[in-house]
Amino acid sequence: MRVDVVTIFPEYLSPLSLSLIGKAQASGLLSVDVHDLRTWTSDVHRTVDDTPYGGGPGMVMRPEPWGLALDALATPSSRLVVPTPVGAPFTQRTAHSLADASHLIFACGRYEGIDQRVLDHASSRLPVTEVSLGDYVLFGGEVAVLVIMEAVVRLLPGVLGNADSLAEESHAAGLLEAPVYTKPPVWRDLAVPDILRSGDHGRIARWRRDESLRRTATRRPDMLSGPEAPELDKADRAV
Ligand SMILES: OB(O)c1ccc2cc[nH]c2c1
Repeated sequence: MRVDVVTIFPEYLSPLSLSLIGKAQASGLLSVDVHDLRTWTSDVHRTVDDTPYGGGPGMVMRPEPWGLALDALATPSSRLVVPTPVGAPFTQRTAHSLADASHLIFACGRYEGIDQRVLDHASSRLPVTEVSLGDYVLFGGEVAVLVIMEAVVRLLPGVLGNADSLAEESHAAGLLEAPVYTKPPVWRDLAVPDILRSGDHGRIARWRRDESLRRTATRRPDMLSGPEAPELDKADRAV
């Protein structure tokens, strides 16, 4: 997978070279290039923003630099991803969709946002996905790109040492995962559930499924009724 990130704060994206994402780059599974939007300005002040038409507070990102940046980076197989408070919720399903792409371009907005014509024009040339991380507002898109990149890159084949963990984790099957435990068997008078030390893998799997259903019903009942709701069998419905 090839990734290009366009931002006015390239240093914000330096964590992409750390840990698993850094290893994915080193192993050739991923290439990441971060670009300063000001590369595509031509005035002496390298201006990327201007006052909003219609008045109002703050500044808006000018379309010209963005247009030239996307002209330079987009290919027929590119997908443009734009973190924004007005985007669709970013979910595990979104992460899987983006993980199937061969080339992602991330546009990091700042100020009051990017001139709408940039997104409109881009939509005539490539798929544009506007995503929101949640019902809150950041200073810009850079931190959101770090989150999205972690969620996407860990899904790429070969990145996680044990791909089995992807199947059991929260949101993988539309449920929150069951609680996890390790040694010691008793810690501060708190014991690991006996079932997990029984060696009976069938009953352990049932216990984990039950705990997962209980946890989801308690903390995220919306997940049991929404579009991503999991298929429940007779044993599930007895929980
Ligand atoms: O909350 B966000 O994901 C986000 C994304 C982009 C911009 C641009 C200005 N504020 C922003 C907030």
